[in-house]
Amino acid sequence: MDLEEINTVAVLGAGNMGHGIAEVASLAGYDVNMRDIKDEFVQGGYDKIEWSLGKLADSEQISEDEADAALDRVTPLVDLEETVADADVVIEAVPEKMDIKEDTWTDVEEYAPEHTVFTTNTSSLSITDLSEFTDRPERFCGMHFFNPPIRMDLVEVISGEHTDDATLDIVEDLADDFGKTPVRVRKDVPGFIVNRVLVPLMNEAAWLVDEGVATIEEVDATTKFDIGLPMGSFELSDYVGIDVGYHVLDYMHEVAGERYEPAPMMVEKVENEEFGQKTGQGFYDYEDGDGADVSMDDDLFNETVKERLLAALANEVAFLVGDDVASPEEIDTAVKLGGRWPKGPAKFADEYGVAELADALDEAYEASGHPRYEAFDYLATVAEEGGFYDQAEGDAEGTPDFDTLEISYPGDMVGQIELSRPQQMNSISLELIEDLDAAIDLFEEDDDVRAVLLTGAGSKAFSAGADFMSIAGGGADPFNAVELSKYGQETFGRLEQVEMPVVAAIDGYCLGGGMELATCADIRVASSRSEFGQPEFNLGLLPGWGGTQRLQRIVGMGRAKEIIFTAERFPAEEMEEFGFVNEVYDPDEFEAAAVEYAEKLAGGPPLAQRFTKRAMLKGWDDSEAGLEVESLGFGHVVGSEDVHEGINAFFGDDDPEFEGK
Ligand SMILES: C/C=C/C(=O)SCCNC(=O)CCNC(=O)[C@H](O)C(C)(C)COP(=O)(O)OP(=O)(O)OC[C@H]1O[C@@H](n2cnc3c(N)ncnc32)[C@H](O)[C@@H]1OP(=O)(O)O
Repeated sequence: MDLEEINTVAVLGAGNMGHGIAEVASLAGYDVNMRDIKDEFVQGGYDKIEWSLGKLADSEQISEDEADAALDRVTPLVDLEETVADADVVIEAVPEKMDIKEDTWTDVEEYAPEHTVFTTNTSSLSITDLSEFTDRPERFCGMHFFNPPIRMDLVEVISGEHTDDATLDIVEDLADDFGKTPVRVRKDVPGFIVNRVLVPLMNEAAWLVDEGVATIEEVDATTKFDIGLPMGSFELSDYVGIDVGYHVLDYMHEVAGERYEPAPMMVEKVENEEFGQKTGQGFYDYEDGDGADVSMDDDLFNETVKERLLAALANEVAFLVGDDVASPEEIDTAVKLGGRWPKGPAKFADEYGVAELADALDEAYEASGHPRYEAFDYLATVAEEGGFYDQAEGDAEGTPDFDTLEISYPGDMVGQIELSRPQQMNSISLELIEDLDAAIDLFEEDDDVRAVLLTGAGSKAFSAGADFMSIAGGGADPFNAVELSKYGQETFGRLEQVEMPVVAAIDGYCLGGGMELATCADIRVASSRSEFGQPEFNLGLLPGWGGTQRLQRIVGMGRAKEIIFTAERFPAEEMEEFGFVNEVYDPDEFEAAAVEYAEKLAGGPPLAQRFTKRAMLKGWDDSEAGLEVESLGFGHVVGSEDVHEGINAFFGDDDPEFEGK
């Protein structure tokens, strides 16, 4: 079957996952039959889809017409036969109980057409076992979405023992067409990829407390502010639901052995029905206490905790890679998208040192004898090779791989830097500034790049400013903060100094440090749905990446103070009136228009551009000096081939082709 042959998708279950998957499929243009066992259930799911589409339209992510059309494509049903009778693909998202799934699949098999591909959205049951409830196990695979499907980009596409490659290919194509990132899980291992990594992490955290190595407070401060994960380990458990993590762990324990024995404190929480946020009590108290208020105090950071947690991650990654379930890149992509991590577990392990982590694991095994510390065989190989990644890697063209940026060449002589942390609204971490520094070097050294286009990944944000984790990291140490501020000021300032034009193309939020970055571009274009602001005062901070100086030079002191002191958000049109934005485009034409703008500047005269940038920058501080650079520049270019070309083209009524000579 080809993607073009898929028209109707049946989604079984209209609960949290089911209605979310149905919404994603209908937004991608598919007819969706959404089914639940009772009218009220399916209607509840339908109402939630309507509400969510309305929110997307309100925030201009889709138009009202698109929202109406997507809702029209969803048919709520109770009758199973009617639901699957014309389905090309079935996505089953019924409760995670083997007997319910068995009954569902037995019925689906009876009513679905011969050609239909079957998928299940399970997080903890065996794909192979489920596939055997049907007569077509070779055309059955896992399609694991993350909650909420509309916001989470990852879909794990899981092979059962009987699944054929054509089925995995078509389901990946479908996930891709849904606008998601599919990651193939080549074997039906418990936990697949994301849970296989996250659940042992949460379990190890609990063991560390049970065994008296550290307190919950220490473990979470270390996880969140020393390692740099988005949540503390216990905070994560409470957020996911301790029962949910336990359920996956219990299955791993049953299938994969004693190394996955749940920690006693986890068992106790489940027995007491203290499941976390949803019950008001978990590892933290959400009813009478402050909830998960993780401290940034670096006195709480504990090196043993850090090492053991990273060692647990490295060991699971080694298992997945060694058993050919997925590659380090695939694992990192999955966990970054599914866990909203800033980088993947293989990268974290490499940065710490896999050999050190392997040693730490061996020592812990020797000391405690607990099977969870037993290293998988492949970990030793990785340690010997120096890590999961080849340290000198880059892509085929030799372009370095950045974790936080994407480099591309979208138009003639245009080099694009895309801030690429869409899960975190492209917020700016220390690592992103380092990558930006290196990306600017790359383009400066590349004679084929004559204009830089700066964008943010996804359609929500150019950048929501400084990454809160970077501000909070290191226990919010003042000396580190001064360094971070200076490094940002200097690196963003390099965009003013590079000798070619820089266009910032802003689609979505452009806030705080994101706006300070855009301020350093020569030209700013924006989509009409973009919003700008310096919200630092709301946080008790001040703009620390040049905002107190550079903004006023563009919009004037009065407007700059208005933007900074009110900390409000300003729409693109207003920022155009302020003189901050040069052009505002409709979102549909924005991307092409931004590339076209950059291409136009890339075709300009490089020598004249270089001296003009230099003179204008110099003149900001000192106009006499600026005028001096201007006249020297004028003298420099006047005899150049570019001027010759420009004048000839003028008389020949032609377009000049400048070469920077
Ligand atoms: C020297 C420089 C200093 C500064 O720049 S200070 C920072 C100034 N910036 C801000 O104060 C903006 C903070 N962000 C926001 O106000 C909101 O976000 C937005 C208005 C941009 C978007 O709101 P919504 O559409 O409701 O999305 P969401 O759920 O708030 O965010 C989606 C995910 O993005 C993460 N995120 C947003 N901003 C940041 C940030 N600045 N640093 C790190 N993460 C950020 C969130 O936490 C969340 O993540 P999850 O989905 O995992 O919960």
